Amino acid sequence: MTAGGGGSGRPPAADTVSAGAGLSAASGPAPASGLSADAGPAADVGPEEGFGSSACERPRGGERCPTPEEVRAAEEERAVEQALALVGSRPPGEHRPTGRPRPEGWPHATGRPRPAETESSPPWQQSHSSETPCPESEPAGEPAGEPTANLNLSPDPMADPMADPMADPMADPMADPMADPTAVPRSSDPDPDPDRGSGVAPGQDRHEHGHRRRHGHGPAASWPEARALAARSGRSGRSGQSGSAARAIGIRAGRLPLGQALGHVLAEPLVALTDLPPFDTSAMDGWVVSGPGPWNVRAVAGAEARAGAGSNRDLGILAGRSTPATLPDGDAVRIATGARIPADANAVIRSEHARVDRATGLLHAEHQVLPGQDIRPRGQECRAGDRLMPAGALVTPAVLGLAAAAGYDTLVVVPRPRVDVLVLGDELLTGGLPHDGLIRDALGPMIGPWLRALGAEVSAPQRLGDDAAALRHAVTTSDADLVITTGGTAAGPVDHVHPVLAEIGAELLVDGVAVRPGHPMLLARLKKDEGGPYLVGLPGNPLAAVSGLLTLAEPLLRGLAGREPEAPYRAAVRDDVHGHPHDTRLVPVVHRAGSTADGRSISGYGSGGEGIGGAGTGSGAEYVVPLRYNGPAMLRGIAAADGLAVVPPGGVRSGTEVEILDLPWASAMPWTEGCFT
Ligand SMILES: Nc1nc2c(c(=O)[nH]1)N[C@H]1C(S)=C(S)[C@@H](COP(=O)(O)OP(=O)(O)OC[C@H]3O[C@@H](n4cnc5c(N)ncnc54)[C@H](O)[C@@H]3O)O[C@H]1N2
Ligand code: MOO
Repeated sequence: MTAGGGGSGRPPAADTVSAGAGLSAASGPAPASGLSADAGPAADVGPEEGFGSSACERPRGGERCPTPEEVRAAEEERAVEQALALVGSRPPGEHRPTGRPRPEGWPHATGRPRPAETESSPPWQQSHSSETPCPESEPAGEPAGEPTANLNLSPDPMADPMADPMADPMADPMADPMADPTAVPRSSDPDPDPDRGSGVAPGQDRHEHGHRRRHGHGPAASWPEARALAARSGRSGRSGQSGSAARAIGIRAGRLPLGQALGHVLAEPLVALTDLPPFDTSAMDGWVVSGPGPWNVRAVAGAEARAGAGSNRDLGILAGRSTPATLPDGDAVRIATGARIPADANAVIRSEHARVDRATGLLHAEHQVLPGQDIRPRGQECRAGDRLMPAGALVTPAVLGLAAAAGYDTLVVVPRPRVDVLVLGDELLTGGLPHDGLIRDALGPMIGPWLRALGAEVSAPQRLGDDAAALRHAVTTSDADLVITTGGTAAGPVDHVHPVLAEIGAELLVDGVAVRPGHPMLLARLKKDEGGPYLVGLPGNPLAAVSGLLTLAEPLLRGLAGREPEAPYRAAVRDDVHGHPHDTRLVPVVHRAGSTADGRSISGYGSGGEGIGGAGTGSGAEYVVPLRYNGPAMLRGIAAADGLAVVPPGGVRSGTEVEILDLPWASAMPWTEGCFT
């Protein structure tokens, strides 16, 4: 990069010119508005206020105290309501956005769903009376995971272990029959393996049990291994080495005008092309003075003319206009915010801090004048040649602004990875109500936008039914960087993904992951020994597909796009969470601030995290609430969630910190309209 502005030869600029200038620039309504945002109308819904154990010490006539189960159920409903409000179902004033600490670094999704701009009405307004009853209408104790779980009829082997402890307040949340060493695997368990049921204590790491044979395919990778492998594949795809791998993404880095660069990733560091500010600048409207006062007021040549014909107003030095070369000692000139400071000037006096004596024509300061006050010196923010952002940073609106300020017209960026989505399944309808064994395709409308939120360029979903030839044709003719399939990953009679991959000689990099839901997910390289393209096979069950997206597609896309991995962050879970005996579980959660329902405080963040107001202090600490409706075929929990908790094999006790996966809405949704479509 060349430095357009050139160095000034001056010593490096001070961070602040004067206490007054620094303070006044930084002060303003921020603290007050920050406080009021936090103490919004929903501030009274925290457990300590509305549902704490002390909330019912003096019950009103006839009223009884809520049972602990009712307290917990009510609080969860509030958590869900707040989550719904965050995704746009409630007026903004009805919830308290609970910002949470983020790991250092940037770019970074905030994990806070924002009101999504969507043309269709939100799902909770489209519900049909035949749906599962709303939580509000459920009798206490009704199952909340897979609705059939308590009937013992569910053919879904994970129905019981996946059920959230909050589903049944009477149940011992940790009483997982599969964790009992003596338990006999149920006949419906598709994965009866000898090492199952070895009695894993909550929180005990069981990833080592991930390498097991699943039905029909190879050993499942552990969840962390699978993610790491997907990330590595993405990075190697980006820097593809040979032959047609030249199409790999890193090699296609190109230059885009600023107006088209949003959402791409910087292929080169952003290096300042100029000093910022590029010249000494007035930070205030007022007077620029030279030497000690009082000062002779000078008019700027030509300034009266600019004020309009016949005007005798002196506008002084204006932003973007010419500036007198020097200001003689003892003189003062009017100056506007952003105008260039003449050489030899000492300070700017705000207009409200000075007065002109009409009799003498002299300018008097009403406060002490400090040298350099209210002057932003050249290079205060950066010098030409300074590295402002690293390669690999996401181009956000703020980065666009910074790039423009620093002199850029174009940016060299890594293009977004291109993704084709193939939706498999003869049973899928694209409109209307389910009938005759047919169901609505929930993944076609969801996967594309989700991938766009992850920074991909996505084509319209192709619905292929259960047709092996169509699948083979679509996969072999795709020119995308990544093909995503949904459904057909298991070993049923019409599950064609594995057979087609074998036929075309693809290389299976991940064949099953020890994670629930989603364990049949897979990652393949379509051309062996080359840097891509890749295929991620998502299981057909909708939450299992989300699990595959976040486990395999997200790290792969991040690598392909040249973005750095996100620093993992952890939060404490409010409740005990069931674990699978061998596999990691991903559980939809919402973030909450405050203490637990029974008034205990739980630690907010562990290493690397800073709880708001102090972790573990009760009020102000933040934790996550596991949501119900988290069965593999359900989207109801994830739709209200703002993250997914990574629950290690064996489960965790209340207050344990677990890794949280962000949902990508917060960073990506605002751009979706203009940039990702
Ligand atoms: N014998 C075994 N059977 C199954 C196992 C197993 O281990 N052994 N694993 C189960 C798990 S877990 C999952 S997940 C599924 C994965 O199956 P597929 O990826 O082959 O998906 P499909 O069979 O095509 O569909 C599964 C389920 O999801 C529904 N589905 C599919 N696509 C969509 C869509 N676009 N929108 C909404 N719903 C969709 C489909 O109708 C099925 O109900 O395999 C289990 N079986
Ligand atoms: O239950 Mo399956 O784990 O992938 O959805």
